[in-house]
Amino acid sequence: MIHIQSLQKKFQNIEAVSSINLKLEEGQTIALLGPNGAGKTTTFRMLSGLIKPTSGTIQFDQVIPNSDRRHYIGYLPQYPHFHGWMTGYEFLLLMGELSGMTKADAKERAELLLKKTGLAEAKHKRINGYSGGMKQRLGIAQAMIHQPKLLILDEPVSSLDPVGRRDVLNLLKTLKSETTILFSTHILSDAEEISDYLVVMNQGKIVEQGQVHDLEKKYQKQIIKFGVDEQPEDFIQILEALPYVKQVKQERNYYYLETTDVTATREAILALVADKHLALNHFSIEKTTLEEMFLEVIGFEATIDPA
Ligand SMILES: Nc1ncnc2c1ncn2[C@@H]1O[C@H](COP(=O)(O)OP(=O)(O)OP(=O)(O)O)[C@@H](O)[C@H]1O
Repeated sequence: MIHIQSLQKKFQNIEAVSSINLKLEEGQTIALLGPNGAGKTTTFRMLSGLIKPTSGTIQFDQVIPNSDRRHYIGYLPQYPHFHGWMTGYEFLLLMGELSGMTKADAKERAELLLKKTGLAEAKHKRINGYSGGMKQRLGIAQAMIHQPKLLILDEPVSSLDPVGRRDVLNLLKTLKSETTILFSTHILSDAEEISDYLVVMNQGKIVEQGQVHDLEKKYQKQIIKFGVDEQPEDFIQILEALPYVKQVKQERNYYYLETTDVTATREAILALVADKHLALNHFSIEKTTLEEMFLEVIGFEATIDPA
């Protein structure tokens, strides 16, 4: 659908996006993940034609008349601007007409989208009176008014309270079958919940990408966590020497063993505990989540240690 090659954007001496390559397939829901300043907004602004790349190309699989991407793309910026004195319905009509629709078509589409976004009852209320979640849903309706092939949403849920966030996430799930969605977030669980494909950016570069289930497989580690009341001498070295154990970490009285064979390591730990007459106060088998993958690929180091 869209093929991005060696795309770069510099602002004076800041390289906001540095030579990224990416293919977006039709029908996908793609999450662009990254910490603050990763280059997500800059990438979106280049894709939607709001700013020009310093170098590189963005190829669309369709010929876009007069290079006008507005018919092809619906865009919701991170901080959308609404005319607060207008009603939701009036605003959508205006946006529809501005995007070249006839008044009748804009009316029909506005009605449909107001229903879809759960705003039908509030359609004649002024936008100033809308909650944050309602405004965001109106923003999505506005971006969908002209039935774009690609919907780009910049951090659609990050400023919302839990209720608003849930509504918008549910709305995105219902829109998945209608259009290709590309959205940014720094919340991994949101990305996992609604997207099929993840792209992780950090410092202007794409540092990882793939189908959600492939990344889960790639990064999933098997961890055994256990706790004992007393720590025998050289215990960490003893644990590190157990077969299949790749890594041992200790946090207070808990030990975390990354292993390639959970059954064998579990047996070995239990034998060790019995042999050394230790009192076991915790034992569990855990799997790492994509959260750890995210932290690993962006090279995150905690500034504040919770211990
Ligand atoms: N117009 C601009 N002029 C100068 N620097 C800019 C401009 N826009 C973005 N930048 C810089 O480019 C880098 C990437 O910014 P961008 O807004 O694309 O990141 P982001 O991933 O969207 O971050 P956030 O999650 O905070 O929105 C940052 O260092 C930012 O300060």
